[in-house]
Amino acid sequence: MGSLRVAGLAWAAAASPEWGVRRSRRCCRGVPLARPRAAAASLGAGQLRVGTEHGWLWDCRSGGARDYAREMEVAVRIVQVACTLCQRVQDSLLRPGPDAGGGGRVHAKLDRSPVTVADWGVQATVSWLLSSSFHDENISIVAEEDDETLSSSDGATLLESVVEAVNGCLVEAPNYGLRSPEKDLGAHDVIQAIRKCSSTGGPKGRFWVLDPVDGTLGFVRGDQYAIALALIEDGEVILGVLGCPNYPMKKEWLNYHQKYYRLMSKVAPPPLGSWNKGCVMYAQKGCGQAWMQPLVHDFGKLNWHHPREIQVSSISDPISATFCEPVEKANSSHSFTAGLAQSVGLRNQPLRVYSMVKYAAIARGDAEIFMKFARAGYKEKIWDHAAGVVIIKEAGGVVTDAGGHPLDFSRGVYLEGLDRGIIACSGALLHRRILDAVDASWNSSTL
Ligand SMILES: Nc1ncnc2c1ncn2[C@@H]1O[C@H](COP(=O)(O)OS(=O)(=O)O)[C@@H](OP(=O)(O)O)[C@H]1O
Ligand SMILES: [Mg+2]
Ligand SMILES: [Mg+2]
Ligand SMILES: [Mg+2]
Repeated sequence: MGSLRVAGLAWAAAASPEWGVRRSRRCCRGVPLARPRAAAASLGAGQLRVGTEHGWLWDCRSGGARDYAREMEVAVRIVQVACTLCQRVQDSLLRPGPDAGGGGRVHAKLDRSPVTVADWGVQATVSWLLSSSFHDENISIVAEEDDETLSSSDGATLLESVVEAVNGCLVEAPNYGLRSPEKDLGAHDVIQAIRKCSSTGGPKGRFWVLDPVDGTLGFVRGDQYAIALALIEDGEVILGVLGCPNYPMKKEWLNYHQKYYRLMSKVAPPPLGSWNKGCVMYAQKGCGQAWMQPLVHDFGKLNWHHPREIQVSSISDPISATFCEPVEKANSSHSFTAGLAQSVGLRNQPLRVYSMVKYAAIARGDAEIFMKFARAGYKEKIWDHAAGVVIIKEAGGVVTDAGGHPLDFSRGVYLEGLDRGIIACSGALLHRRILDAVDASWNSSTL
């Protein structure tokens, strides 16, 4: 918990541009409609159960950009639903009690990384909702989790907890304009939904990419995590949606979040929905805009929560710039990035934040640089980056590997051919300086 609090406080103290100020860097092309319109018009009759009263529609009007309105709508709604599942499981993890059950425990995978009911629960929920929303049993999904532990002989209790979390979440899907199952899913249905996410990606065709809980370590520590859903077509990330349940619309509100968790054992939790402590960001390739909406617990109320356009920071002077990086040294070399920071002239303390919330932070201008340099031999997975990359790019930023090449999502589950590390910046100038600094110091590094 220590590092998260330090990271969060440092974060909250950093300067941020005022919300609502639209910078004139680019003209306005994609438009989230401020007022609802008939959902059925673009979603196709029968695709969603509810119509206008839940109608909030994505509409990227960029010339030449294909219309992915239906996919975007469904993806945003699904991520909103998935966020509620995570919030409940996180609360039960942090408030272990007699009613916490199997949901209140953290499990270890073979590589000793943590996994919880939320990771499996979100994967099953998203898988089921994607199939049902698109009427496609064979929808192609690449995702992080598998069903091995749940299907094992001693996984029955855990599976029960996952099934309960999934049903508790799916029953609320109609609040988000999505279908819920006619009757509760059984253990077999949940296993099938998880198993369905075993596509392996590749250069051709369309598939969804899901990290059900990114930053599971942050999740179990009551800190930042993200639900990341992206759509890839012929190797290109087309849509990205990032649910960030503990990342408030305004970064100043992070302080409140921390206070709540500090006092958690003493105070009753706020009822779900009463507290806008999270947000969902989304973007479509080629639209030239990215958007953020609050986490909601009834999509019908979204028409009074207008989505906000997000943009990267306009800071290009390293003296004022802030970089973020993974919390865990095991995931990215802190000493290497410290050396880079010094040589580029970055003076602010790094913001160490769990999960793809780092991408979210760059996209909305809370920080300027994100760097990740994993140890030699570690292969980055597409679900850890796809959604974040398209959101940063459409918000005006730059994301490449350390050789300046775009990340390649066309070669299966891994970002094959990644040169050294990942660098995301708010602008080309800072990006160039970091790339040059990497080149200058790489040979003497121990990575
Ligand atoms: N050894 C190693 N090196 C680099 N990256 C690794 C490594 N092991 C795991 N992972 C992946 O990192 C994901 C979490 O990244 P974060 O940026 O959140 O890291 S940190 O927890 O803040 O340190 C994490 O995603 P989740 O498993 O979804 O949490 C992993 O996919
Ligand atoms: Mg991840
Ligand atoms: Mg994950
Ligand atoms: Mg994991």
